Amino acid sequence: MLNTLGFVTERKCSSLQLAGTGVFVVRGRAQKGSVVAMYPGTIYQADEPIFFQSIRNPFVFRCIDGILIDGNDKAMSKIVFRSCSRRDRLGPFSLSDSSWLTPHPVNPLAVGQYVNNCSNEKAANVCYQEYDVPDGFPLELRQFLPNVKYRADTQRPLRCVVLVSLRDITHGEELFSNYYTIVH
Ligand SMILES: C[S@@+](CC[C@H](N)C(=O)[O-])C[C@H]1O[C@@H](n2cnc3c(N)ncnc32)[C@H](O)[C@@H]1O
Repeated sequence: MLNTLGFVTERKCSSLQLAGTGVFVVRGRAQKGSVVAMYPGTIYQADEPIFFQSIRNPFVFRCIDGILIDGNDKAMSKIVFRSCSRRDRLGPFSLSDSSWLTPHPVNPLAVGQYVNNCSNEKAANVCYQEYDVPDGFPLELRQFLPNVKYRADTQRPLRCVVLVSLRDITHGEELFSNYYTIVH
């Protein structure tokens, strides 16, 4: 990650009291405008059922158009993601990565669900960018995407959300987003 992107991120205890785990740049420097994380999870269209998975689940991200991403790596959310991921294969190709459900994701960017919310003391240094994976996205790279559709037969493209640095972020700094804003 250091050689390719110029920085390394890691999940560890947040610099904010009682905020649990956060995501830090631990080596190098993420330059302004870099993709520093991806928001993993199961993608639910606005009309798809998420009620039971959403109970006491702080990891549900709501896109501007109502699409939901369940980034919880535990309990029922984890079972649903694994099940959908195993379902969606194309011959030898896996179309998604489920290693983000473990402490050691194959794609080290897939930790965006652990980024904490900004506060008066800690301004946001990353923002969310939503995008739809285009049809021409290389098949052999899909195995690194940490998102999967809840329903296989939805005609919509796969939604992904990345976190982009709003300024240079150096090693030792925690990432903070604003849970209530989205950049289009
Ligand atoms: C999406 S999770 C982020 C990961 C979380 N810190 C954890 O350890 O699982 C959102 C939850 O993190 C905590 N959190 C996020 N930002 C916070 C903040 N600024 N102050 C206190 N708690 C925060 C809240 O419990 C919130 O429901």
